[in-house]
Amino acid sequence: LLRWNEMKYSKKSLPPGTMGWPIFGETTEFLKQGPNFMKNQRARYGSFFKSHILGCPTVVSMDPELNRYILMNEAKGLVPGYPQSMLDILGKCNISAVHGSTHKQMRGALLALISPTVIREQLLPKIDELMRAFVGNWENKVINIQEKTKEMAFLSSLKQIARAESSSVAQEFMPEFFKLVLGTLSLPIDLPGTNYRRGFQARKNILRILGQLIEERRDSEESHKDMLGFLMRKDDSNRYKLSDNEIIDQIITILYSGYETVSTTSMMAVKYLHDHPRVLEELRKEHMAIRERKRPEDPIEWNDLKLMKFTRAVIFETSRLATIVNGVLRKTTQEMELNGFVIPKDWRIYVYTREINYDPCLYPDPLAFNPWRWMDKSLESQSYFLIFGGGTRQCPGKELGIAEISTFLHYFVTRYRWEEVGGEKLMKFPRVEAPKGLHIRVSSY
Ligand code: HEM
Repeated sequence: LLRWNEMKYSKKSLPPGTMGWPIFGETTEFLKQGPNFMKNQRARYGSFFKSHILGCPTVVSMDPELNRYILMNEAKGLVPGYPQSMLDILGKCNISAVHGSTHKQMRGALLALISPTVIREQLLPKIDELMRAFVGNWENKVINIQEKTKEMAFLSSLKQIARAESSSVAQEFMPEFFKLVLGTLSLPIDLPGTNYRRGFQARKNILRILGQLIEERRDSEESHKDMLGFLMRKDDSNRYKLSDNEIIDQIITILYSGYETVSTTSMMAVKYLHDHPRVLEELRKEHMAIRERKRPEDPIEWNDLKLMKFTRAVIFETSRLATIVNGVLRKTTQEMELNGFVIPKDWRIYVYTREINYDPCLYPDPLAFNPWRWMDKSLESQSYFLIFGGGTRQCPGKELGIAEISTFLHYFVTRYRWEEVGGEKLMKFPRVEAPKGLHIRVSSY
């Protein structure tokens, strides 16, 4: 079977590599060996090789130059290629499911909601209010920081989306949202009891909750200064007039994209700060200096964020070393030539960026947690910095995500000290997670 399968994909014009078993391909090896699978294949076949993973024939690109090219050239037929389960559950109007002019429209509408001015004037006050209350009473408790940062990321987005109703709908919304996330990461098997089926059901419940919210707002005619309020505006202040379905998928996109990224980075920052007291000391100094100039009830403002230079460096170093995002997926909409090979239509391209994070030429002593390396701003703008993606799909929520994590860290480090309990295991691949949670004992600072 193995040989037959290799024969099937043995065309000379395809990149070198192995395809594994029919249907299953090399998914098991990929998930089991993780980054080592990629490194071994690269050692044998070079930085551009074929494989069959996650249900599709795939070309893995580990070449930094080529990765940039792929991300910059969506218009040539290299569109997002996320798994079907993700697209089914996140909706047809989800930003990753649309291309061309529809993508432009959805992205434009999103950028208008999270521009620097909007962050400064509208989102930051909500983020501050949420974070301040969220880390309010952790003193003398053992908490699971993984669970907490997940709740925090979700509640922060929800407050920005619908401030007035966020506390009343959160109870019902949060468990549905968590089911939706699990569904997007599962195999698309629509049987009772599968995560996919539950995720799909959760989507239906979320559509109902959001649909009701929109109806109620429309009936009350009250104006709201939050994301939903802005999306529903019909006057000239809103260039992008979306339908109700598009509004709902846009909201799910915002919740989903800022969820695991923000929560896992926050959790890992807490972990690295715990393990590196000198970094924690420097970070705390930065935040104490900001706090000292304020009264206790004063919120974090835009100018304060600008002063959090070391915090920004800690966030980048955390994303790099933990590799929150291993890479991004694309697919070919037509047969095309890439790097001297011919890639058939509908193949996946895995733009695998993980290894760049450990390149000693870019990051000397790459396995050390050293935020100071980011104090030289040019590192953030170097062309292989792909932690937030690149090209036409570059993360529009970068500054928003950084603002959320920074505000969380502000209240956390100025109020508390903490120690880990249990020495729990952390998995780094395929996702960064602590299978049994990450427990810390918190006491006041
Ligand atoms: C530390 C936090 C974050 C990281 C590391 C991150 C990372 C990324 C990456 C790598 C991509 C590229 C995906 C691709 O090319 O297929 C992306 C896209 C995206 N991100 Fe983020 N992200 C973060 C926070 C956020 C937040 C808070 C939002 C909230 C709005 C957000 C919204 C999006 C959206 C909507 C896209 C898709 C853009 C498009 O397709 O045009 N992200 N992000």
